Amino acid sequence: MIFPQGEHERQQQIKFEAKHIASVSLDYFFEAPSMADSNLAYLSFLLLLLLPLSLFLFLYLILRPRPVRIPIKNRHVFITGGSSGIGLALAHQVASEGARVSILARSLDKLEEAKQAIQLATGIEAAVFAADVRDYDAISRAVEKAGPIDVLIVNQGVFVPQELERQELDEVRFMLDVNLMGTFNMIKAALPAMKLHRRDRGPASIALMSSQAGQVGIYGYTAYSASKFGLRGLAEALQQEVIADDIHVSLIFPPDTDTPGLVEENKRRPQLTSIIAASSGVMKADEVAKRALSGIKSGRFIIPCNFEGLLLSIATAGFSPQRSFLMAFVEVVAAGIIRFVTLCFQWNWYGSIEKWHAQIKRT
Ligand SMILES: NC(=O)C1=CN([C@@H]2O[C@H](COP(=O)(O)OP(=O)(O)OC[C@H]3O[C@@H](n4cnc5c(N)ncnc54)[C@H](OP(=O)(O)O)[C@@H]3O)[C@@H](O)[C@H]2O)C=CC1
Ligand SMILES: CCCCCCCCCCCCCCCC(=O)[C@@H](N)CO
Repeated sequence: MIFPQGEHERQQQIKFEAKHIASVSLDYFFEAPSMADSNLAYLSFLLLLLLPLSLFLFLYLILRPRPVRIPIKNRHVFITGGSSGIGLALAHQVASEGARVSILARSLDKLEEAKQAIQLATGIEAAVFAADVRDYDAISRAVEKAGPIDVLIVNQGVFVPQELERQELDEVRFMLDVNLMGTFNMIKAALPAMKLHRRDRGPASIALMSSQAGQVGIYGYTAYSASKFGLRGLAEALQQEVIADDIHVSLIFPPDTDTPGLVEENKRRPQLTSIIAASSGVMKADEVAKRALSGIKSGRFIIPCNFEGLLLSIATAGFSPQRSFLMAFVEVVAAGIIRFVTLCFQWNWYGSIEKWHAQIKRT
């Protein structure tokens, strides 16, 4: 090809420029990597910071129901099963924080004893009501006599562990009746007066005593776990129904707790129940009451009582309401890894069950 004068130089010039551009961009990738690296590091740093921050902000904006504080001082706190164990410890604590306390249980003797102990320790005179939560009329009368309730703690509970195959249906029914049906009775009886003039009386609370065996099924607890899992369905649905009345529902999940009830239970607890339950430590009733009360005051829906309980709540967060955006954040971020941890626990538990059966065969 014959180029006119000057055209040749122009072509050379273009070739030169093309080469130059190519070498510069190659330089960019191969010969000057430090600049690319620092850009990349800067970008990932920004993402690493921005992603959690925006998740945080997002959760903060959308979480419902909103956070709430439930006052205890000068309020009427009604505690079922308040004559023994965790319920009694709760009665002591709310009395010492200046609440008006009512306790309900079956045995009047135990109630009177509890009343004296509370008066001695706090100077507060608790009102006592002898009634069985299975008897709706009896507890309706008690609630009416006690007057409108601000904080209702439904804590009564019975536990008779046994393999289902060896347990009489009467015992199954007994646990479901007292733990689950008794809780329905209590709430039905107390709710109308709790709603009355709520706006002038400040936010109210209904707290239900479940158990870690109400978050995960445990050997020997078919009936007990069913009754405590049932409370969760009740609580989740109820919270939606009473939120407009400024009533806030809490579920408390203690591990094994040193109480007269546990002493009785231990007399007949299957060995495997104890082995599996030992995955979470034993707590003092006072300690459980302290955690429970602080959870109620900050309007927590799920209230764990120890570290294992905290893990368990994250693992079983499911579809439950969450008012704390910090906890919501942890739940979202930890979901995968915590599922992994639960599978490791199952591996360990099923190992214990296998070992136990092998041992029985040998003897
Ligand atoms: N201790 C533990 O290891 C754990 C306990 N929990 C739960 O905590 C709650 C309290 O347990 P804890 O303190 O150990 O129990 P206790 O056995 O020490 O006390 C139970 C209380 O409930 C009352 N009660 C029992 N049945 C009835 C009834 N039918 N009607 C009215 N009151 C009743 C009892 O009084 P009376 O007998 O006079 O009626 C007593 O005041 C229960 O719901 C239990 O399931 C959860 C996890 C662990
Ligand atoms: C994600 C990791 C979780 C790890 C911890 C899991 C531990 C589960 C242990 C469950 C113990 C249940 C005790 C029930 C006590 C009770 O209710 C009876 N004493 C009757 O009152």
